[in-house]
Amino acid sequence: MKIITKIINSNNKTMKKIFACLSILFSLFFLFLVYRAYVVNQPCKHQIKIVESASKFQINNEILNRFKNSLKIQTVSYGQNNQNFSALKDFISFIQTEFSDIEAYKYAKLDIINNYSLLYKIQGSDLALKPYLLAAHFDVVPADGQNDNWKFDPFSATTDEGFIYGRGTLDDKSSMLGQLEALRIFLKKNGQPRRTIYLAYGHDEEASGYQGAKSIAKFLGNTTLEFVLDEGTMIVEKVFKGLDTPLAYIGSTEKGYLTVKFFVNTTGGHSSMPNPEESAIFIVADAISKMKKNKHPSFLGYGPETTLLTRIATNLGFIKRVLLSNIWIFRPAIEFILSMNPTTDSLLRTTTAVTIVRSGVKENVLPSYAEFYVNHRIHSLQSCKEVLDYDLAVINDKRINYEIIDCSEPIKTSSIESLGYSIIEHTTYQIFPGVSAVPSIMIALTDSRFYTNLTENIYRYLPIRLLNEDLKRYHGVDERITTQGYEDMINFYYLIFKNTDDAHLDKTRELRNEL
Ligand SMILES: CCCCCCCC/C=C\CCCCCCCC(=O)NCC(=O)O
Ligand SMILES: [Zn+2]
Ligand SMILES: [Zn+2]
Repeated sequence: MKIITKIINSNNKTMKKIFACLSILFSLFFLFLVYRAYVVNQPCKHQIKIVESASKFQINNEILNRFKNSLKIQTVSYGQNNQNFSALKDFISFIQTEFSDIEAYKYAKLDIINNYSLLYKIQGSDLALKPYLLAAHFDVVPADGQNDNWKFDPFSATTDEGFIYGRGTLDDKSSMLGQLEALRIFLKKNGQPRRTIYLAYGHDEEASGYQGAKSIAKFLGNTTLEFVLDEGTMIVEKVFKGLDTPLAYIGSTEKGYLTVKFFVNTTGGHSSMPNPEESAIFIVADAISKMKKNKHPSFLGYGPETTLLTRIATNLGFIKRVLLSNIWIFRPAIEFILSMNPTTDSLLRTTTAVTIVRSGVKENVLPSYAEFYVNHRIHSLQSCKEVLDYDLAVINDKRINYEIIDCSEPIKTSSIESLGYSIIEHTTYQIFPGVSAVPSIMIALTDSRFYTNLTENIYRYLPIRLLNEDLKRYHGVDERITTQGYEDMINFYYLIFKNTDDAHLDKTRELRNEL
């Protein structure tokens, strides 16, 4: 500031000229950034549509109790082929009994795939229209080790102050039951649909889906689908400060997945004469510590998170809008800020989570073996191999061996110009007035990754409004849903059936133009 005042007050004309030029250049550059934020980066046509909200169906006790009863069946997946199979059987009987009227329609069919997964087909009357598929899963992650922290027993489906608590309330029995309730209402009201509907319910999504969704995809063979809608990102409020509009994040792409077991074998021995250099546990601890210090690189500015952030920018105040609309220049600052929040950080890079550590058998015996599991969610610009190579370079310890436990490459981005995306977005505006929809990144795995041969149009989206702090309830303590939230889900899926069925022939073009 002092230098600037000096230049202004000095008699040095050249200095003054240089200063004037620099000021003009700086102002022009600033205007250019503002132009990019307000003229180039307009809310896209997908974000500003105002539609009439739909009249809604109200939930009754029968529907609510059915949902709660589904939560009480402990369909827990502990790992691949390590599931509560008797609970899965009970769950299937429960569904068949509770929704027997759906199966009774002559144009409806239920197939049980690979003993435990379910595939409903509601044959449409117009064979020229491509079928579409809604997916969900009915296995859940365990709540073992968390029970004491839960407000209520995780399998009691207790209602408290408008919330239903329980494993599966968000992930993912609400989708499955919500879709079936909606289908029942749809068929009663509208009769046979024009367009064929598939409802695919996997029984092992939480254990990678190799037995369930993969078998369903095989069963569907070379069927071509118009679109797939599976569980996914949702409507979240206030993901970061200043983002006051609730945004509906419609997952149009999905990160990859890699689990690696790292292990070490040493000699072990008596704990009274430990050699820290040869301790299996210290070796593993060092490797874990190196991984903590060396996160995978950020791809901000190069991957789908850039489009997402640029779209989000149009919902922000002046400074943040200018910053996020110009990631190319403010990249380091934006990266620094987004890296501080685990949700936003997960969009920028491949994440690293150490999920299992095992070693030791007795307190006075030095173990000769130690292992740890690392679970990565792979950024769409990386591959399983690149991620593993990075890990090995970071660990840089020949004593540590590895085994790949599971790998799934990132899934390519689906178009937002498709009929499926338009319908999901339009229906969101009907059920959740006031939200703005943005195509987003699903940071976790879904069964839909097995359906990539059936369609290019795959969307991962859970039609529910959540607060940012609710996200930790996924796989965590006190997973819950509001009664209102469940009612919204049923209404959303009902309108998906209705809108997709109405979007035929000329109507399809009309809906596309409208949006
Ligand atoms: C700039 C802000 C963008 C915010 C993006 C949306 C926030 C959504 C955050 C979390 C979504 C978590 C969804 C969890 C779905 C669970 C699916 C699952 O458990 N699959 C199995 C697995 O991945 O292991
Ligand atoms: Zn899930
Ligand atoms: Zn899950």
